Amino acid sequence: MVEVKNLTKFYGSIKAVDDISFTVETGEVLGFLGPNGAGKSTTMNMITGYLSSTSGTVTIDGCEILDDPIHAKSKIGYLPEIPPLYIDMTVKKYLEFMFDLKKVKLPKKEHIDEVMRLTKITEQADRIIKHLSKGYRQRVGLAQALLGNPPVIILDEPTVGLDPKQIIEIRKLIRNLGKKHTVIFSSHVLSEVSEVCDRIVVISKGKIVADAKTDELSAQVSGGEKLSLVAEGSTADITEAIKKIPAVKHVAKTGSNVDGSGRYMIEYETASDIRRDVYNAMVRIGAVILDMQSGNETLEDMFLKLTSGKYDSRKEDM
Ligand SMILES: Nc1ncnc2c1ncn2[C@@H]1O[C@H](COP(=O)(O)OP(=O)(O)OP(=O)(O)O)[C@@H](O)[C@H]1O
Repeated sequence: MVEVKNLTKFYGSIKAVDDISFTVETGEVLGFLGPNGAGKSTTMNMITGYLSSTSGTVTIDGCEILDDPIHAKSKIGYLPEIPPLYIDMTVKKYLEFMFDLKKVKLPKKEHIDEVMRLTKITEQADRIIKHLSKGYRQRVGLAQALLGNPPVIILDEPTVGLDPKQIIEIRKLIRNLGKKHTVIFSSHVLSEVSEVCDRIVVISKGKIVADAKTDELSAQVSGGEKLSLVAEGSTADITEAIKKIPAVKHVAKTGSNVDGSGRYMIEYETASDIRRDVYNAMVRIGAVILDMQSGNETLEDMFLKLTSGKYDSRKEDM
């Protein structure tokens, strides 16, 4: 449905987006995650045709955005980071104005009523936009994006600046949108992307550093399971013995305790359980296990790892 291919953008000599590619399937809710300045807004603006790319292409439903902008844009509803509102208009007048501007070919009154109902702003219809709270303004921006029932909805950081209650409501709304639309939604908040989206693309310094289904991202980034071990004995003997266990991919001593025991982090293949092997190996060499805990990295750990610039999961795949 949305295909981004080798997209690059330079602002003068600054490379804001660096050769990124990904596709979004029909009905998918894709989270575009990255820290401030990663290139999210620049990418969103190129996908929606508001900004031309330096190179690369964006295709919406088979239609290239720069070749046939009118047709391609008619398939997109866009809520930019700063919603394009005319704040002296009432909500209804603004939506009527946008309806005409977008040349929507649906019954005007019914459609605007439906969009206001969906975004829960019916009761604000006759209020002037500048008198609304930020949360309600965001909903009006969202209502504007939904005019014409576009199959693709693109939302650039729609929850920034909202209070926790408003954030929960906007997230709920986005999840509902995913039932009928393909949604691309950018954020720098990992927890909200993992809560709302089917798939996450992580961008850092203009490059994609991960692209995976939300529940598979953990395995893709860590590349396996982790076991932490505290044991008493010779470091060389312990690491040697652990390395011999077939499912073990990596073992490292991470520190020493005051009682003389050592802390080790063991990385091993997903879907194996090495605890018994570790126990037997330690018994064989006469080392004593004081503590053993399995634990994967949290999504927060991964996000930091991915965006620190030291890791590129896609490079490792190649
Ligand atoms: N018009 C511009 N001219 C020059 N540099 C720009 C321009 N717009 C963005 N940049 C730079 O491009 C890079 C990416 O910016 P972009 O706004 O796309 O990131 P972002 O991920 O959306 O960040 P944020 O979450 O802070 O909005 C940044 O280094 C930014 O300073």
